[in-house]
Amino acid sequence: MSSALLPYIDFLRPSLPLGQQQLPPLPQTQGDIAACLALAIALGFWLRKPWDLPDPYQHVYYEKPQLKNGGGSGRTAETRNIAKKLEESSKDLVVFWGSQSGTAEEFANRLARECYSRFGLDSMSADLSDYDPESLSSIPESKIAILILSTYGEGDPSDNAAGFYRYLQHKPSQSLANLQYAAFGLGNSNYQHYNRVVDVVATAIDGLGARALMPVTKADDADGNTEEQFLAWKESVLRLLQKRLDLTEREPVYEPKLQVEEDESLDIIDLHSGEPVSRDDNKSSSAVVSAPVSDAKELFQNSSRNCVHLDVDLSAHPIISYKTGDHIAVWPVNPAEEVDILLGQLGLRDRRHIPIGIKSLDSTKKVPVPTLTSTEALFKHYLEISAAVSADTLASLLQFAPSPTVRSFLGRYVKDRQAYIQLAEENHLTLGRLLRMSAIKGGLSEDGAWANLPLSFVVEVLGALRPRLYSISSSSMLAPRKPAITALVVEKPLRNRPAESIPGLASTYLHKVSVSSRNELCPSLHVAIRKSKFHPPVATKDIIMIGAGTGIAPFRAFLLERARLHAMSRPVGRTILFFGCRDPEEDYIYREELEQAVANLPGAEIVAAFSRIQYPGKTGRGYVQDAVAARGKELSRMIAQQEARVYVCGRAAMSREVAAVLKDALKANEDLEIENHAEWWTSWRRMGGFSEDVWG
Ligand SMILES: Cc1cc2nc3c(=O)[nH]c(=O)nc-3n(C[C@H](O)[C@H](O)[C@H](O)COP(=O)(O)O)c2cc1C
Repeated sequence: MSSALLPYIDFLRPSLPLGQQQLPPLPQTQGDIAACLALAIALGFWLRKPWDLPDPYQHVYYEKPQLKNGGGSGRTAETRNIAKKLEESSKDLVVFWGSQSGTAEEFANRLARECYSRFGLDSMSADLSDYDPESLSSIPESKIAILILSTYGEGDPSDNAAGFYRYLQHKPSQSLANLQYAAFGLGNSNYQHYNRVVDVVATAIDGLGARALMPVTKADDADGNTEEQFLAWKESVLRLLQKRLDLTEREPVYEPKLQVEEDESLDIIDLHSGEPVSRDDNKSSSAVVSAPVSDAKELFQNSSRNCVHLDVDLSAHPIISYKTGDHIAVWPVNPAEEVDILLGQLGLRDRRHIPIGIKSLDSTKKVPVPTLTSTEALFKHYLEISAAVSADTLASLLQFAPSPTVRSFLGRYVKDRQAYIQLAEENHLTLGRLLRMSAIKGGLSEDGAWANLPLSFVVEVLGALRPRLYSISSSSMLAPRKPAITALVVEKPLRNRPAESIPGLASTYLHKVSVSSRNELCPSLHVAIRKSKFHPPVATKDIIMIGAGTGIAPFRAFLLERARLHAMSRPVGRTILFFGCRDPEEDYIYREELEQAVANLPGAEIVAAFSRIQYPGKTGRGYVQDAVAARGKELSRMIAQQEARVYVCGRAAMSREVAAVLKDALKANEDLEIENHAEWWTSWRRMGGFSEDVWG
């Protein structure tokens, strides 16, 4: 074993459950040593490309015996045949979800839960990757399938829907004539391929004979109304099912699908106490590891806002690598205050460390979090307790209201949608805070007002904490073991209470970690590397990079890398970076470093646009797309005649405007002799001329 791995193994040992520490015995004799040497040489050849292989130590760290039996990720479905699963579990309806960041998954769970609680219709939600797509053809006519699908990347399916999507694109021969379905798409019209996945899927299954029970409905996140659109669609689906299946609506009834039990006999050392269990089985993600933050700094000056830079040290994980332009997933930790409020309301403050086991009572329901654990770890590390409570969850709390006054307080927001919206805009409406607010309104000010709310209900409605993705801001050539994160610390002001705001969970956590690191407390993060398609072109190509705010993150890496290649006497093409921020004195991040790189790289320049600076002779604002427009003629020539590649990073709306500006510039430049601009643009994009790394 290489000595470089030894500190890592030492680091792992304390976290192993007792009885799991089975390191191999050391070689005793010369024969043993020779055999080990021969084995090591053979392994050396086999492992010529260690970065292509899974981390061999990963399972040692994360696999706990409880996980094998349905706990934790709960990844294994007993059968991959959905028709069989519906039959065995006596379900009448399946809500399939394809989700990248959790919204579609949450919606599917909510719809399936409500079908049962309001109408007694036995329903299940299903991860598309858990079932063979061929098995859809055996779903009998008496059952109904619902599809909730988000679009990601550049019009791509989520990772968990990719297999199903590929299957449909290969034009299968199966008939879906028995399949009755309804579909809901999640997308954002700022993206070029708006809600493409649900459209492609619906067209494909219609082509195979499936029957749509209602028109495909789409939610547009660009308006920020996805939740509202889902609620409206959900009501129409429920009404349709009620009519079609002759269902009677009833007062919502909660039937637990999970069982959460305290077990004081368990040893604390056996518990999951914070390490995440990645549910991402896909090849585009590395294992999740705990990695120290080796350096951290504040990037804003003279500002009330914060933006942090953190270097994550992967030296202890030699198998994990990244490429310039990749993403890093970070598992945040819920704030202690939020954990404490929820524990208090549930009357669990004194029992927070007692071991709990969670098991599924329904073969279609996965345990969404690691088990065994403790209530404190559950709230701190494994559940989305800091997110706003949905109107559906608020409604389902009524049945557990500890007093008639509390019930009528909550009931008002169930009956009056506008009142709920106002409540959510004026308050940080986490579950814990909502419980506390309602208890106080009902005159129940002591802890434990909601002690009768089952913990299984809390686990079911909150859902598992998801990692947050950041574009890596370091170059894998310059810092191969230290991917960097650049994070703007997000705060959403409350309506009518401007002095108060809702802190962004992950960015506030990263800010805290950066402060600890600057105070030399050596904090660690749980991270994984996610492959992206946003990699720089070969250095000889001309590149036009366009980023606003923290959208500059990957371009810092691209630019520093090109400057280094030039210093190594490699040929480097023209390099232009357009950067937009508010004010050079406030949020022009990495300025010195970038200006220095440009000074050392012939043919490189930075074009900065400041939105809060009054430009002489202009009417105020200067956004990055305005700066691009001002250089339109030159850029269109670089793109069409010199094959320059364009890269955009930042908000999707900004990227859409940049694309519009470039299209206009290409049209306006008569020297280019492009005949059909729309066709030219599409094929140029398809060939990788315009790459995006955008969000929201
Ligand atoms: C990186 C990224 C890429 C996206 N790409 C698209 C896209 O190509 N087309 C689209 O309509 N929506 C796109 N969206 C919007 C998502 O579909 C939308 O936010 C959705 O609500 C996410 O659902 P999910 O959490 O279930 O994955 C994208 C969002 C992100 C963050």
